[in-house]
Amino acid sequence: MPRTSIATVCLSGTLEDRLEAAAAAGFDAVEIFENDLLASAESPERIRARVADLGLAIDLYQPFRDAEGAPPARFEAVRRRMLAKLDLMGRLGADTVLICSSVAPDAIADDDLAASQLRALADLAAERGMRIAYEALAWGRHVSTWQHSWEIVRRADHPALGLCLDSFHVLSRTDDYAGIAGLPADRIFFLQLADAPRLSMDVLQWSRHHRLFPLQGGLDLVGFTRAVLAAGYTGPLSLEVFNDVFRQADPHRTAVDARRSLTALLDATAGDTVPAPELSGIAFAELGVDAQSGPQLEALLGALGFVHSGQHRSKPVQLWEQGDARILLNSGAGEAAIRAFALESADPEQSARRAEHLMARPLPRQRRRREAELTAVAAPDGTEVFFCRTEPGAEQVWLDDFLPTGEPPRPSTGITAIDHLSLAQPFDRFDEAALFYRSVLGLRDDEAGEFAAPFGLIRTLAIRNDDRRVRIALSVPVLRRGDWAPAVPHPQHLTLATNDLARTAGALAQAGIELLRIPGNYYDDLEARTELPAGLGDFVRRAGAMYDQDGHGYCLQLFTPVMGSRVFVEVVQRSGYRGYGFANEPVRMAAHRAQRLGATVSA
Ligand SMILES: O=C(O)c1ccc(O)c(O)c1
Ligand SMILES: [Mg+2]
Repeated sequence: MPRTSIATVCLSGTLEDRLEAAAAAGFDAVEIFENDLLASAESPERIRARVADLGLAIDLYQPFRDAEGAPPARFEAVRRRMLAKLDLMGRLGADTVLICSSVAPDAIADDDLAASQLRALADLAAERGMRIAYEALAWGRHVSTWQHSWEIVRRADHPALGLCLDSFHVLSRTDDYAGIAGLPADRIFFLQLADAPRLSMDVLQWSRHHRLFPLQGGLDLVGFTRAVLAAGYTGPLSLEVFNDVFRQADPHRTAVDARRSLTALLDATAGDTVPAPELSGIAFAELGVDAQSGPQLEALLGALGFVHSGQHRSKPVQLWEQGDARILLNSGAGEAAIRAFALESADPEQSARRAEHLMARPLPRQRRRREAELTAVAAPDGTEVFFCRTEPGAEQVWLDDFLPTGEPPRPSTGITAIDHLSLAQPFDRFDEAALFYRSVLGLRDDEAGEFAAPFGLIRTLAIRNDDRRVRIALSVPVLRRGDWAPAVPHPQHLTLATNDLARTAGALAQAGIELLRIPGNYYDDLEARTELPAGLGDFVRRAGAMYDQDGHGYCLQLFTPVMGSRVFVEVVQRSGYRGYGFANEPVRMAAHRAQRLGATVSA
């Protein structure tokens, strides 16, 4: 692994908090952002000592603004400021300072003037054994491209003056970065990495509020990093992310997320060091249940045709099965909706190694004799992710941990498998969760959406494996909920696949299971905007189902009310359809809300 570094500006808290978090996540170094230093109560000497104690180094001090192209009368003040900062760096033990391209209104557009001024500043740095990295801000007044910053560094021709390349400034403006691979390696002093979603907005606002860690956004970080490494750059890979959410999140978690992104980026750039084995399905989902949701879920699963086929040897966990759908109800771990799930892996051990390589927290297993050793890691939201092989004859068969109950089979109601899991994420952990599931499990992005729920905007991202047998839909409130929103958590849900939704609906009705009531307004609109397949219109309304279509087909969905406080079940019949029903989510969420309040819904 090359040397890794993170800018203090990526993290939240006091400077001390940020340094500790960076060290704990395994970074080699930090960039000290000037504002974070100014706000610190500690002297530069104490900060330097703390950095050393933590096993870190300060690889960059930044930013130094509005230096080059200054009118000669102002340049004397620039020199004076630089001398003060070089002294400060001496006290901090930092040897590289970043000058970002000037945004000063009085800056002069003259490359020779800029080069000669930077050369003069580089002399001051060199006298102290220090150096200057010059960065083109995408919104610089006269210098805003990497090519232009290189032209000035080239003209200045000073050994203590080189480039700082920042992926955001380069990629936000251009796809023309291939030429970076041809730069002389000893002229690239520093590399800053940041991704961002593709937004069309003012580039300064975009940069200051929406940057993300590599592979969390839509910029070509892989191509860019390859180009810089191809130039022969061997300095630190440093993350510099300005992000409103990260600024108020737990810095320890953000630092781990950051480190994971660098590992994933290097794997993507140079080839996976620990490839993800093929996944072939969801082996089981485990729901945490309490005194209220337990009986409700048992009644639901029974009505759906599941059989309570096993009881765990050592834990209060029931196994319910139908077709390839396996659900565990765990009454010993508190109510936590979907507390765990297991994926069928071609090589569970290797899946776990991959997860640990990407800094997933391994879960200690309390295993009794004769129980299968399941490898498991914790996802960022605490969900336990197991890797297993369910096929009979496999070495470790987790199903053997369950003693058969002898309960006789029930007639199928059409349920065949778990279709997907919908995991609600804490509002400040969405990008982390997306990168975690995507990189650890080797899944790809499928469908993303954003819609208005009753108490705020919800963002969703579905990810899947190649053959769609593993699908996970993440959702998150875009902002932290306000005081006005009810104190109930954003629910998670489990979606079961049926090959005959009418039959499944009939079985539920016969068992007297209450379904989510969908308002008549929904069906009026559905019929107005959609040519429903013959016979379906009446059925959808009568059954209380929802309908969606995409370029591949259509789907029918049924929803239960929220059980306990956090979980509900969806049943879906896919007829070629590849989506996740996101279009129905606003109405579905409002219906759940109404049902929780006990409101009447007009049919
Ligand atoms: O937003 C800024 O001003 C700013 C400052 C320093 C950087 O390295 C940068 O990429 C942006
Ligand atoms: Mg930068």
